[in-house]
Amino acid sequence: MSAILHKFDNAAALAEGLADALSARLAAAIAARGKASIAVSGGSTPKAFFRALSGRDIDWAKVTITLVDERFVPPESDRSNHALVAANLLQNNAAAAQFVPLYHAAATAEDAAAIATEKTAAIPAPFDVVVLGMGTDGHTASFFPGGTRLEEALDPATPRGVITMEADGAGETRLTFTFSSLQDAGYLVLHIEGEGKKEVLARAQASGEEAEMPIRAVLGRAASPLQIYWAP
Ligand SMILES: O=C1O[C@H](COP(=O)(O)O)[C@@H](O)[C@H](O)[C@H]1O
Repeated sequence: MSAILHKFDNAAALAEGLADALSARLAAAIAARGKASIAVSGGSTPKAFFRALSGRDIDWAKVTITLVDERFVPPESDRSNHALVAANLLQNNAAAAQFVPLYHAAATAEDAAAIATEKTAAIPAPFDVVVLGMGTDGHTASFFPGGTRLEEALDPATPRGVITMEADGAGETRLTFTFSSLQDAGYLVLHIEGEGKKEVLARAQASGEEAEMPIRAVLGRAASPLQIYWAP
């Protein structure tokens, strides 16, 4: 696996540059196959990029959007990644896109993950675009250090789909696509901002265990080159 660094002067320039790159990828997929797919992350980082992407002029009715990971909370929760995407990405031109949520109002998170696996299986694999984030603990998606199902989530033999994850740093039970679902995206992005996360990434790129910093699985084993988008 190789990593390619795309460095920007500030967060606003990154948001526009990433929106340009991804809208071009989605448009190319639509031109080639008549449809396109993108899985995005939650957290605090992607809001400006979501707003920029939502205004890009592509045939959004042919785009399916889903999440890399989600909390087991309903979309009414301010902790919901679905809510973040609805408020910032499924707006403007992108309001025409189809959104496939990971959260489902099931009795257990395991039941919700099973439903999410079934519903997202309708999206052709691999995803055209995957946008990962990274926490300062080195987690990506909901691959948390110490996560209850971390080994299973990172195992390349674990099939594509959504599984649950619990971890001390995670808050709510999480729903996350497995590593095998994400690592072969047509365009695999890691979107991080700030000097702190740059230092975390440098530590992850040094040798060490995947279990300590799960982003290492993507850095070390993803089939697709990792496109790192960073701004101070
Ligand atoms: O827990 C999560 O955090 C990461 C990073 O979030 P940020 O607030 O530091 O941007 C995110 O990639 C992931 O989707 C989310 O569930």
